[in-house]
Amino acid sequence: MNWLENLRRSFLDWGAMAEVLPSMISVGLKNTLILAAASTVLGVIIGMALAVMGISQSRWLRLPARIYTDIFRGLPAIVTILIIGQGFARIGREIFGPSPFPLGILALSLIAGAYIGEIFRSGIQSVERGQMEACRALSMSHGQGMRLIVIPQGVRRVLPALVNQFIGNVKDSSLVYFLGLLASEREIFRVGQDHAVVTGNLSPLLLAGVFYLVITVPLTHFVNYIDARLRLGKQGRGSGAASGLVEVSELRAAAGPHPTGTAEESTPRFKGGALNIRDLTMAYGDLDVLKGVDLDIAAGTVTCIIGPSGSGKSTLLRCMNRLVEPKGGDILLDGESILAMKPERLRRRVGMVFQHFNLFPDHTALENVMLSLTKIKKMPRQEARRIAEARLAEVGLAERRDHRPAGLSGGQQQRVAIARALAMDPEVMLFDEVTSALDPELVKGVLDLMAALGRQGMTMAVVTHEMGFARRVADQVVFMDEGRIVEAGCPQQIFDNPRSERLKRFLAEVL
Ligand SMILES: Nc1ncnc2c1ncn2[C@@H]1O[C@H](COP(=O)(O)OP(=O)(O)OP(=O)(O)O)[C@@H](O)[C@H]1O
Repeated sequence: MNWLENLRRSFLDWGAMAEVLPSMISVGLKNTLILAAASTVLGVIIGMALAVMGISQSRWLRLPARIYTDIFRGLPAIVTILIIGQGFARIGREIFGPSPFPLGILALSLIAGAYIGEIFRSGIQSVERGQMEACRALSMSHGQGMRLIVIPQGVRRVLPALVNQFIGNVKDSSLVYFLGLLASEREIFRVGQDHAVVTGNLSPLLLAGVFYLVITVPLTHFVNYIDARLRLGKQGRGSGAASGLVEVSELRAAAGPHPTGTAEESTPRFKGGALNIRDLTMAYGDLDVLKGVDLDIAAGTVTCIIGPSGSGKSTLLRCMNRLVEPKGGDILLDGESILAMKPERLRRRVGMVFQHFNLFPDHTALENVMLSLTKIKKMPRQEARRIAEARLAEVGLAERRDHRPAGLSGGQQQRVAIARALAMDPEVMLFDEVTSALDPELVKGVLDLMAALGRQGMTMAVVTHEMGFARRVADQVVFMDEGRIVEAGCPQQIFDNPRSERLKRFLAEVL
């Protein structure tokens, strides 16, 4: 067992460790943390600039970002450290004095920037397109949507990867000693190595290893905890999402504009606007999707748009709030062309609810509803909160206002999305297959809520596959096929006396 004894003497010499411990803490640990923290902060700044350049529309911004990233990610860290530390030594001395410490930080930052830029870019690009659509539908500009929702969400998603980068910097800081650090500037590894050389014993290096682990391991776990907390909010995973059937009975019990059809509910509450669509055309590139659509939607009425997949229903709806721009024709809102309006102003008057809810996942239900009131309408927080609470109460979610979307069922999320759109006080509401992604038992709650809005005088355009809803609630049903309106009329006419062959065939398939 001689070799075991040898190992113990080389690596587990407690005396040698005790001797190095004070300078390991006061010099090594301090300098390693300064090197790693400073280069991570600078790297984050460089990385954010690279990410914004990398997703820019302009080639002239994307190209330099790409070249930078390829170079600093491709070179071994030690090569960059030597090139910067020694190549710029003279300029470094003039600016920073004799110490190579600042150039070491600069070199580590340049390397970290390349990685962090890629981390941010993929984080931002991983945010679903629907998030930006929801921002625009809530009348935010592209810049506001990026600043308020997309970039923070992207950054939050990559938080664990950023911490990995910090850990990488902690480890890479051990290379800076190549530049010839002064004794007071030595980092953990160099302190350990110095003592190992003096004592002829590797125990100080083992202690250095332990120090690295003490920094990196708890940090990883702490960040995973923070990440889960940010993602799910205080309630934790799924705590608000009860069984669908529980939710159905809750909805029944909840007081609010549910399908009670009371006298109060039937009195018009909204000032619905009228839409007149004239010879509307729209194309995605070469693909003509709308081929001359004419449609009148009277104020305070519900129009259901039905038709086979790909017939252009969603596109027609998206033209009404200019999430997509028509190619030709016009849409009038209360007699005024929407094409002449600023899109952000139009979207204050025309709200939209999407198939996949598109709630902002890092915000509670209440914050989702409040956001555009405070940021777009510039309301004081108190007033915005009062309105948001009232809208949430109306959709039966007063109790769930502090839950994040991940803690709500699909039906609840969709009702928050409706409350969020209603909070802007729109004159028209657009619903794009809003129940298609819901579990069957949750569909009715959302449809009943929409029916109640219709009874209260909201002008609504509803793309739906729910034929029962269209028959029961619509004032007008529009059947589209291949980019055209084939037939329009009251529900009885469309469902009981279809005239065109195409509508007959469609109804035979879906009813
Ligand atoms: N962003 C897009 N880029 C290119 N083509 C698109 C885009 N969005 C839709 N399309 C195409 O436009 C046509 C109409 O799509 P649209 O979503 O309006 O139809 P839809 O009637 O709503 O169908 P669905 O019920 O399947 O959503 C389809 O052929 C679709 O593939």
